[in-house]
Amino acid sequence: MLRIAVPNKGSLSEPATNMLREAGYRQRRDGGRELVLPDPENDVEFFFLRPRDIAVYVGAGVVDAGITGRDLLLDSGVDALEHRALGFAGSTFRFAGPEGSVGRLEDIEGKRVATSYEVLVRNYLTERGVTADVVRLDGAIESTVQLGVADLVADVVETGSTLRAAGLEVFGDPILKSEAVLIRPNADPKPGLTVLDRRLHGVLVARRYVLMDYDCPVEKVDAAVSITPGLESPTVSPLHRTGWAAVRAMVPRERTNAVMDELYDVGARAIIVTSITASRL
Ligand SMILES: Nc1ncnc2c1ncn2[C@@H]1O[C@H](COP(=O)(O)OP(=O)(O)OP(=O)(O)O)[C@@H](O)[C@H]1O
Ligand SMILES: O=P(O)(O)OC[C@H]1O[C@H](OP(=O)(O)OP(=O)(O)O)[C@H](O)[C@@H]1O
Ligand SMILES: [Mg+2]
Repeated sequence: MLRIAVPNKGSLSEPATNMLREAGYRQRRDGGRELVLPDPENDVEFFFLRPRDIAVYVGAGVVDAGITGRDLLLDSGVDALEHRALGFAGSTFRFAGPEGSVGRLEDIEGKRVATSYEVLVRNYLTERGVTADVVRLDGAIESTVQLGVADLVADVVETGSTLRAAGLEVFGDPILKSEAVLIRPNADPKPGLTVLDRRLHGVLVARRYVLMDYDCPVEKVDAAVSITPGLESPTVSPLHRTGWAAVRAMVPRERTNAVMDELYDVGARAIIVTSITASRL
């Protein structure tokens, strides 16, 4: 039985649950309060835990896998491994200060930096030889400058609207690019992890690709196939009409319309796009 830790609240919780459900696992219903959820059919057991604690449980080896944020994993300082990036809850982790007054990394020297990610910020500054006074708080970090408990902040930025509302702007390079990740203990993976990982990868592929079908004059197939090389190689089958072929290939979802334009230009017709519900590569 594979033991899997899942975030029980916050930005990671709902998308993690949705992804596991898409991967065919039993999950809590909306608003469900279960702390532990057995899924005997799939030989797994889910533990709903605080997002920040998940790396700690995984690092200690008391669960065999977990879903958390890359930023939370690194901030935990725990010896757990990122096994696969999961493509949701994307954010950057950045320094920000009062609009107009911010500059370079060196300007942080001697300043008070508020953050919920103390380890991450300390390590980053230490590696760059900058000494600062790190003020650790649980949340609402953007308010700390106005309230006078810090000069700068280091926080999660998604749209940037929270920073703007607080009169702050980012500066310097991003400290980190984060997203949800599947993590595992730093030891030989449990056998069941392969199935979990393959299923999650299947969901990622189904989300990232569409299936494209089109008809194409035989002499244009090479040109068309170079536009839609697929993952391994596209399927090309003869059409009843002589001189024409049918082609089927996976295409990155975000390129759907650009690819259809290019195909049409080389002579492809009857171009049809279908969503992928599930996949196993
Ligand atoms: N807009 C966002 N705000 C906060 N965290 C985000 C956001 N977008 C993505 N994340 C990611 O979600 C994780 C933080 O989850 P966590 O549940 O601790 O915080 P939260 O979403 O702010 O929840 P809370 O309501 O407890 O403050 C991090 O990995 C972070 O990078
Ligand atoms: O760039 P944005 O799209 O504005 O999102 C980023 C903000 O969202 C999160 O705060 P949250 O609402 O979780 O409150 P918290 O700081 O109390 O955790 C995060 O800590 C930032 O403050
Ligand atoms: Mg928050």
